[in-house]
Amino acid sequence: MPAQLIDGIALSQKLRGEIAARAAALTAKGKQPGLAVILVGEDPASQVYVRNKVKACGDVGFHSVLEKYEADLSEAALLARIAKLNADPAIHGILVQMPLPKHINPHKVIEAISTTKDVDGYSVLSAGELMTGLEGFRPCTPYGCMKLIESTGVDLRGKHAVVIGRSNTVGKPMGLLLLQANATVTICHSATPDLGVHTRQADVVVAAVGRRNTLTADMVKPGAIVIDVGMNRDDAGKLCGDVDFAGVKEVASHITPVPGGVGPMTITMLLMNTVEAAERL
Ligand SMILES: Nc1nc(=O)c2c([nH]1)NC[C@@H]1CN(c3ccc(C(=O)N[C@@H](CCC(=O)O)C(=O)O)cc3)C=[N+]21
Ligand SMILES: [Mg+2]
Repeated sequence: MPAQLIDGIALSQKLRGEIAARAAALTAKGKQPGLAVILVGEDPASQVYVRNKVKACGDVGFHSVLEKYEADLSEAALLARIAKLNADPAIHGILVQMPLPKHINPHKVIEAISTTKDVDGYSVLSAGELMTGLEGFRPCTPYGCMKLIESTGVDLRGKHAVVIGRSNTVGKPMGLLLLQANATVTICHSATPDLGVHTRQADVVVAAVGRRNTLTADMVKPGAIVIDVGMNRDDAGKLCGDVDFAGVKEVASHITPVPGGVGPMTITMLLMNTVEAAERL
């Protein structure tokens, strides 16, 4: 029996309805949630993503500002813009789209964002809050993956979860969130000699590698939940994930598509963090 599709668009719609209601309540109190999105340079994929984020803000009744700068913007000028937004009472969340041009230090930029407005959850403080189990902003992509897994109704307690990828924005926080949900967690990466040895034991696989066909049907235990974080292009230029969807869907119990899975949920959790930031202030 083929896997059940975990629909990131449908789940996003449901959660965005709840976010919109919270935003309306805040707006009625004169505190409309506000998100600032900063894009430096002309990366075409980044252009699409930031446009989607700003559009999503409008859909849930947020105030939003999109600031676009030329690729030669100085680091000092960017830090000065962030300082202004930190002090702006109409802005509750600040997102600086990554990657940044090479001459700008991303760590410096992230740490310049007020911790109360770090809706990406990228700061060292937010990472530490996640690590220690304190409240704080969770990085949007792994947070969205957790919501997708929860939507299957499967309890993670005692399950074996295998994460492929160890980035600071996805793999590492994903492992910590799964651990917090009482899963047994394995994190695999580019130096893991045989991925399949690990993934074949997994009740849940989260693939966050950035290379298509990384996870194939022979690497998946029958009945596993498969979450695909990948954003790649196939030979025809079509968007595809890290998972061989056609093959794996015949083995897994639940699987996310690309597009329409993790991507929309990343934006939804950004909205969630932003409404939360506005409620806290
Ligand atoms: N400061 C920062 N925060 C981020 O959250 C951040 C970032 N930088 N840099 C880049 C990555 C990537 N990312 C995506 C968000 C939505 C989709 C998305 O909506 N994807 C659609 C398809 C979009 C398309 O058609 O290209 C989908 O999967 O259905 C994809 C990727 C956020 N990121
Ligand atoms: Mg997706």
